[in-house]
Amino acid sequence: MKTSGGSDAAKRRAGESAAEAATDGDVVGLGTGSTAAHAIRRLGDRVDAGLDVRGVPTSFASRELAAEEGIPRLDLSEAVGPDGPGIDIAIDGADQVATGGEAGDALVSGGELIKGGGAAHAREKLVDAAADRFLVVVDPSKESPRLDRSLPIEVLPAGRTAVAAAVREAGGEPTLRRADRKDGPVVTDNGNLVLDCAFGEITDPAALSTTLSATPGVVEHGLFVGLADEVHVGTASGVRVDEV
Ligand SMILES: O=C(CO)[C@H](O)[C@H](O)COP(=O)(O)O
Repeated sequence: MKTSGGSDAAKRRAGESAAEAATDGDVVGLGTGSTAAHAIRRLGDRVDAGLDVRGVPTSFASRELAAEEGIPRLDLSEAVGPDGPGIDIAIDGADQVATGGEAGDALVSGGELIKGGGAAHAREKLVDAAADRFLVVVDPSKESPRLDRSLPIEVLPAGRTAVAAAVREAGGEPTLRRADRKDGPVVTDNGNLVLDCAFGEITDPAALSTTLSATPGVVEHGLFVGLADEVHVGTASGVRVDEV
């Protein structure tokens, strides 16, 4: 599992704290990234100890880890729908979490996220949005009063240049994400490409989310607005849990 910056001990505390929220019978959305991986490992330990849960992976990587950990798995299409059990909680990391405050003329209320550092945000959004409770797990390096990190957008390969033009029109500067260990672009689990888009400070995440979602060729963008219920922040000495 790929890791980003931030202290691994703090990520572990956050992930393990959220994993404690699962109870017998729960269907649990399994996020992607190094912090969510700590939650999956802790859930695996709890399954070994007798906890009865099923996991809904959000990526190839989280599926593999859940399998290694012996966590029974369910596809999203089986979990959600008229005959499905639904998803009780989802546990997922983030690249940036808005803590709230004024941003330009708008007020960022807090709990808005930028996700997609691992290019898994399309499935992550499906799972996180479907869950009754969405628990975000981060270390303090991810917290910021406002969202100003580069925003990942998954695009249909044929729509890459059209979406790039729309992003520029919306005030962003897109860069095609390239793979570290192969010549060429990152290809998502869904066979698409990723544009990392620098918007500077995102003063109105809800409005930008609506604009991007309405852009042809956009499969999914990494702004998660109004989805998080709790943010578990691992610190040097413990965990802080903020209700959103
Ligand atoms: O959105 C994600 C993957 O698409 C990850 O949750 C996000 O990149 C955070 O990863 P990490 O916990 O390794 O910092």
